Parts: sequence; C-alpha cells; structure tokens
Amino acid sequence: MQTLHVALGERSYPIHIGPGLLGQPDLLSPYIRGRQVMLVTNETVAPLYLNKVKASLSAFQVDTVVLPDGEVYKTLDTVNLIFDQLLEKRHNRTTTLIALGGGVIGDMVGFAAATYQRGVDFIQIPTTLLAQVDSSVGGKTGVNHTLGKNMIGAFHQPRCVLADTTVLKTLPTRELSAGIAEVIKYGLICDQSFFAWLQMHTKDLLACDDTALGYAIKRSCLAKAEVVAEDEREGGIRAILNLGHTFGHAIETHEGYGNWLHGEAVAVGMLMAVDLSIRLGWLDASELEVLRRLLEQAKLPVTSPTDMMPEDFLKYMAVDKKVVDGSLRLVLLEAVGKAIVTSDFSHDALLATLKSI
Ligand SMILES: NC(=O)c1ccc[n+]([C@@H]2O[C@H](COP(=O)([O-])OP(=O)(O)OC[C@H]3O[C@@H](n4cnc5c(N)ncnc54)[C@H](O)[C@@H]3O)[C@@H](O)[C@H]2O)c1
Ligand SMILES: O=C(O)C(=O)C[C@@H](O)[C@H](O)[C@H](O)COP(=O)(O)O
Ligand SMILES: [Zn+2]
Repeated sequence: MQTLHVALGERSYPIHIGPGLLGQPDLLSPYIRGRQVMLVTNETVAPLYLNKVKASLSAFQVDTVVLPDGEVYKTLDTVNLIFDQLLEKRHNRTTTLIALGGGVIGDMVGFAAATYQRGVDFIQIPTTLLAQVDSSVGGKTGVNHTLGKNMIGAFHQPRCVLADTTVLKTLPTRELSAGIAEVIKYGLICDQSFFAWLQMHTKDLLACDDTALGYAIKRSCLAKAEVVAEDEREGGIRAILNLGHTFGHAIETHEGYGNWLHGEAVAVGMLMAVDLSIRLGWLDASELEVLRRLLEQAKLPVTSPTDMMPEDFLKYMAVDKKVVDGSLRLVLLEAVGKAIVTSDFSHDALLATLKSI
C-alpha cells in the first residue's frame, strides 16, 4: 500500500492506494469520530462490495443507503434519499458518511455530508478508475442541474480516501477508458514525462495491469493533491484541473446525462483544447495527432457528437463556472505539461476548433 497526503492544514487527509484494501478495519476506523456510520452506494456496486465494507465496520452502528445507478440520478432528489435515511435512523452531527462507488456516488455523498446538519464527516471509497485518480480527491462535491453539470455543490474535503485497486477488476472496459481520460489530463496539464509514459503503457492500463494502474493512480493523485493544496477553492491554479471540461460538460449536458460518460466527453474536450492551443500558435501542430492516437489507444472518442453544432457548444459553455463578467475562460496548453487559464483567444479561433473536432 502507498499513502499520499493532501496537505490542507486541519483538513489534511491521507489517500491510501493499493490492492486488497477493502475490508481492512484499521484503514477506516481512525477517521470515524463517532459511533454512527451511513454507508452509501448504488445498486450495481452494492452486490459486489457492500458486505465486505460493512463487515470491516463491526465496531460501529452502520446504516446503509443503496441509490439508483447512473449520472442521470446525480440530482438533489437523489441526495434527498440520503437525508431521509440519516433522519429516519437519527444520525447526529458526529455521524460519518461513507461513499462506496464511482464519482457519481462520491460527489453526491460528499454534498450530503457538506450540508447535513450544516456539515458532517465523510470518507471516500472510490471504486472506478476515474474516482480513484480524480473525483475522490480534492473535495468538489455536488449534483447536476438540467441546464449544467455540477451546478449545485460545495467544497467539502473527505477525512480519508481508500483506493483499493482490486475492485477495478469488475469495472466494464468502457468505464476504465473513461478513467484513463482523466489520467491523460494529468499528463497534459502538468507532467510531460507521465504523458510520455502513457504513450507506452495505456494498453497495460486497459488490461487492468496492477503495476500500471497503481502507478497511474499515484501519479494522478500526487498531481491533484499538489494543486488542491495550493488552491483548495479554485481561486486560481486549480482551474487547470478543468482541461477539456468546458467543452466536455457541454457535450454531457446536450447529449443527456449518462449518454456520454464524463471521461469520454472530457477526451473530446481535451482534443478541442489542444486544437485551439495550436491555432493560437502555442503548441506544435503535431501534438493534436499525438493526443488523438493516445485517446484512440485508450478506446476513447475523438470526434464530437454528430448532432452537436458549434452554437450548441457555445450555449452550454456560456454557463461554465469559469466565466467571469460574461467572459469565457478556457484551460489551454502552452506546452504538453504546462496548462494556463485564459480568455486570450478570438471567437473565430474558438469557432474553427468547434467545427473541426
Ligand atoms: N468531484 C470531482 O473532483 C470530480 C472529478 C471527476 C469527475 N467527477 C464526476 O464523477 C462522475 C463520473 O464518475 P465515474 O466515472 O466514476 O462514474 P460512475 O460513478 O457513474 O461509475 C461508473 C459506472 O461503474 C459502476 N461501478 C462503479 N464501481 C464499479 C466496480 N468496481 N465494478 C463494476 N462497476 C462499478 C457504477 O455503478 C456506474 O455504473 C461525474 O458525475 C463527474 O462529474 C467529479
Ligand atoms: O477537482 C477539480 O477541480 C476538477 O476540476 C476535476 C474535474 O475532473 C471534475 O470533473 C470536476 O468535477 C469538475 O468541476 P467543475 O467545477 O467544472 O464542475
Ligand atoms: Zn473531470
């Protein structure tokens, strides 16, 4: 097992990464302050892993909530089902919520923890690659709105993250690929040598090779932990973690939540960001082909949805959370491994990108 740390003063926490971690009581109990635990998962993950986690919590009063599965259920109504159980089972302010699942469960449980009785503790047990490399770390929690992704939420850090790589063996390949998209993001924004490593090892990640997965999770979490420690609430540098997301969130919202997976939409969004960076003269034209080949290797899409026009993108991009005073800001690349957040691009260049990918 490897342990990384997110350094946030009194809100600091460990990220434990390794095979076979589920079911080890000593990894969870130090982060549970009271007697009560609300273990939240979904109907797909429950039959696979709920009993194992529950068995490791025998020292606590454990209640469970099993939510419906899918991005389409990442809503306030679903979070309300968690509140219903917390109140029915009389959970108080010393309770700890545990999120067992992918990013959808993690984001909703984190949001429930941020708001239940004005804030209680929570623990992340991410079970998808995407959640292990990205969503379980950093404290962004929330739900979607029909008009935009993650529009209602809060920053609320978990007390610990437990990433058991063994659970990835049951993950469908399409979901593994979606997770690889966020891994590639870390290479592009801040780690050129990791990006080079990915050219050689993406096939190992797809084959669920333990060593490759452990390495990719560690490298991604190290990068995210460093950025989050510097800028917890996205006042500045943290926005680089949004590479490809302004375009990607537009795709997810326009196509209907869940039809394009988050990682798939981000993959196409990253191609758009690279294309625009090239048009601005910041990146060599060859980088577009390099990224396209890598995404194809990872079995990710490389063209935008056929039914989406540039004006559809612009409509959803206008409500992006990085918009300031009506001006759209995008994460672009000055080089592979060096991202910037900028509004320094012309509408014509953006339009050309939206038409070409
Ligand atoms: N908070 C953040 O910083 C952050 C970062 C990235 C993404 N996100 C959010 O995360 C969400 C996407 O997360 P995701 O890709 O994990 O999707 P997800 O949570 O929908 O999980 C994907 C699918 O895999 C299933 N599953 C989960 N673990 C499994 C396992 N071990 N074996 C078999 N099936 C399993 C789930 O039930 C689901 O059907 C999006 O809503 C996105 O906005 C948040
Ligand atoms: O942690 C962050 O910061 C990120 O931007 C990580 C993203 O991968 C993630 O999808 C996040 O939920 C997007 O945040 P949003 O603020 O654009 O909704
Ligand atoms: Zn993301």
